[in-house]
Parts: sequence; structure tokens; C-alpha cells
Amino acid sequence: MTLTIALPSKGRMKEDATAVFERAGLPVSAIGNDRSYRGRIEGVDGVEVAFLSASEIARELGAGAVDFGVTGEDLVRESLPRADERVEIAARLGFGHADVVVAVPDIWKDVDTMADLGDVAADFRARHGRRLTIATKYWRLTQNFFSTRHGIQLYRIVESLGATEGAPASGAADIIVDITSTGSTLTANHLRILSDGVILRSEACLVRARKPAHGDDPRIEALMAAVRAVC
Ligand SMILES: Nc1ncnc2c1ncn2[C@@H]1O[C@H](COP(=O)(O)OP(=O)(O)OP(=O)(O)O)[C@@H](O)[C@H]1O
Ligand SMILES: O=P(O)(O)OC[C@H]1O[C@H](OP(=O)(O)OP(=O)(O)O)[C@H](O)[C@@H]1O
Repeated sequence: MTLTIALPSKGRMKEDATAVFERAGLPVSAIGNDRSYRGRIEGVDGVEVAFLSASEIARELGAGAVDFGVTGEDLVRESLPRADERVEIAARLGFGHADVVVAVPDIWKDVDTMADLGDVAADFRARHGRRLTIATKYWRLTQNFFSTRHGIQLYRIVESLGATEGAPASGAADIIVDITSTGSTLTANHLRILSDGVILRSEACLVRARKPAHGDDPRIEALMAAVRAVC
């Protein structure tokens, strides 16, 4: 069986992902030229590399279309329901750190915790004639955190695919769920993370699709061990 490893083709994770494989003694090279979306591991037969975007890698892992992928844990948990049944986080790679957080306008002085936010959501309609709105591209993580974890049901998600931090100021939504790394975008937009508002601490991971055929394939453990040894 040919093993397929999906690595980021672009974006912030690309260089670091190939560097990890290099350190693990698994140097990746593109087939053809640098713009190629297929590659291989030098000196290793039976392994092919597919270069995809970080979000595609999460989806392909869920579909079992690739054996391994390097992508952010946030994208894995957002793309895949019951992610742990379908994939294994084989190694945390130490780059691509970003927290998925709940942030509210600075001027909401009385709102410091999710419980406070639950109180706001409960009487939002009475006060404003509509539900509390949350701008995010992280639908699944938001619903799990608000509804399942904190029992907050009275809200509406407004899909935001970019410039999410601008949504409260523009009136597109009341609060946001988004990723932050340095915090400077939140600060610039006068937003504040709730004290218990970190939904997920994400980083780039080596992720394995759970496939029955992996059980008796010694290359699977060997590959995970090689990567773990350098992280
Ligand atoms: N400051 C940051 N902003 C956005 N993503 C970050 C940041 N730091 C780390 N990441 C992580 O990078 C990953 C997203 O990477 P990137 O934007 O390159 O991929 P992508 O979402 O596939 O791109 P595209 O949206 O173009 O398909 C996520 O896992 C995210 O958590
Ligand atoms: O906490 P900070 O360090 O300010 O980083 C957080 C910001 O970085 C990302 O956007 P970016 O402009 O990098 O691009 P993207 O949204 O297109 O990925 C992300 O969507 C946040 O807006």
C-alpha cells in the first residue's frame, strides 16, 4: 500500500512542516518543479506527498483520503465531527500556535466569564429585540463550547470568513470567536478575551487518519516515531 502524507502547499505552515520532516530524516522533494502538488520522500519508496492547503488537509484526513497530514488542530476539530474517532493526533509539532478564543468588546466591563456572557445572552432579546450574535468561521467549535460546555443556547452565529475582529465595531455581530496568536489584532479592535474564554490551544500537528490497514503496517509507527523524536 502506498502511504500518502499531506503537507501544507502554502501559507504559514509550509516551511515549518517540511523542516520537521527534514529533521526527522525524511527529506521531502517536489516531483517536477517547485509548483508541483505532488512530492516524495527522498530515499523512501511507497510514500507519496500531496501538497494541499491546511484546511483541505483536515478534510482529507477526515475522509481517509490521506494517511497522514500536517495541519492545525483547530482546523481538524472544526472540520471533523467526533474528530478523535476518525483521526489520531500523532505529534504536536511546536509551531503554528494559535488560540481559538471568545472575545467581547472592551466596553462590556461587567462581562468577564462565560457565565457572565450566558447572563447577557439570556436577556439579550428582552433588551435588544434579537439574539446575541457571534461572528466566526469556527461554527462547530463555537456551538460545542457555548451549547454543550456552557449550556448557552440563546445566540446566533454570523458566518465570517475574514476580518472577524472588525465585526463588533461594524455592527455585523456583538462578539467574536477567532484565533489569536500575539493578541495584537484583538487589542487593535478593542476586544478582550473572556477569562475562561479559550476554546482551544491549537498548534500544527502530525495527524494520522485512523484506517484499519495501518494496524499491521510497521511504516506507520516508524514514521510517527521519527517525527516525535525531533519535536
Ligand atoms: N496568526 C495566525 N493567524 C491565522 N492562523 C494561524 C495563526 N497562527 C497560526 N495559525 C494556524 O495556521 C492554520 C491556518 O493556516 P493557513 O492560513 O496557512 O491555512 P488555510 O486556512 O488552509 O489557508 P486558506 O484559508 O488560504 O485555505 C490554522 O491551523 C491556524 O490555527
Ligand atoms: O493575535 P494576532 O497575532 O494579531 O493574530 C491573529 C490574526 O491573524 C490571523 O489573520 P491573518 O491576517 O494572519 O490572516 P488570515 O486570517 O487570512 O489567516 C487571524 O485571522 C487573526 O485575525
